[in-house]
Amino acid sequence: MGDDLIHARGLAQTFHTKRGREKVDVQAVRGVDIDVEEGEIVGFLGPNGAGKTTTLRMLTTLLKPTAGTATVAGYDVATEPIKVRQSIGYVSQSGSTSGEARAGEEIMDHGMLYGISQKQAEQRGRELFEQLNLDGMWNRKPKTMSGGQRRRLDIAMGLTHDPKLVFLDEPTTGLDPQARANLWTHISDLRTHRGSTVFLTTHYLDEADALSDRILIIDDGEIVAADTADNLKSNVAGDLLELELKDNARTTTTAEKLGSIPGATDVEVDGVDVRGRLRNAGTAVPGLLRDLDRAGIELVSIEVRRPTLDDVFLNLTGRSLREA
Ligand SMILES: Nc1ncnc2c1ncn2[C@@H]1O[C@H](COP(=O)(O)OP(=O)(O)OP(=O)(O)O)[C@@H](O)[C@H]1O
Repeated sequence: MGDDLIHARGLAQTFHTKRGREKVDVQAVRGVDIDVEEGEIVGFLGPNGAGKTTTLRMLTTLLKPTAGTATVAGYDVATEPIKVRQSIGYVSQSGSTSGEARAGEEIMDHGMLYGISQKQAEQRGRELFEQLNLDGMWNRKPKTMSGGQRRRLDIAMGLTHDPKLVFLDEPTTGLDPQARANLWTHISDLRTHRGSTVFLTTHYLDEADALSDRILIIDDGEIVAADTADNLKSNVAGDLLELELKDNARTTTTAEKLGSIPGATDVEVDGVDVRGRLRNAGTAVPGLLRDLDRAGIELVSIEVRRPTLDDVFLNLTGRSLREA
């Protein structure tokens, strides 16, 4: 697709490394296809060691693919790495601020490194400070800032040269919940105010869910799903229904009634609880409740839970992302 800002086909990375004395090949990324359109926020989700950073390093030209092709911002990562680098912003896990220089100076140096004038760099930098809620921080040293402020400074730096596309590698790792939620707002605002296209890696389910227009799930070097969070959830999992009964003598009958609803799966009895998955609990539950009432089955509680991305991951891989 001509307008894709990222277009990768069969992108792969095999590391030749040693385990003790033995030589081993680690297939960190096993031929992935990635498409990202202008203006999208795409979350690249996967457990530790799944291949997120390696993929990001290939897309940002820091690591040469061992197989496959990719264009980023219209340029080939293998043959036009300099053009790729000029068109993107990259905020690594460790950040890029030194801690000693003043924040504003770092921003201006970074802009000038990308060939923009000092005046322009300062103008863009100050604008970004305002957008990222870093007012009054221009002359501060990064080492005196909070974790959240420093991450926002890293992001400001990645955006100083006004790239078409910005890569964020685990942007909120190490931040407390409040600073994380705050950064999410800033990342969404960047898209709203600047039209930035964002490709971010994360191993937080809630982060991918809250931020991304589309989610790519990578597991063991392979992309196992690529869709909106809503589609992923409704395709794979189905709502989870949990009924708590007053009398466990009636659990079998309840389970049968639940299981006879079209599309019901994974029905199980656990003590006084009966659980199952339903494609669309909202429309099926009223009928079920009437049916149970007619049969004289009394409920203590009823809970309907929308599927989470963890359910999606579990369905795709058989493992929970929380545990993985
Ligand atoms: N330079 C290297 N040499 C050998 N193996 C490597 C190298 N870099 C990464 N790997 C291996 O490749 C696999 C993918 O690693 P990668 O860092 O891309 O995963 P990740 O999804 O980013 O994980 P995390 O969330 O922990 O950052 C892992 O098994 C890792 O050990």
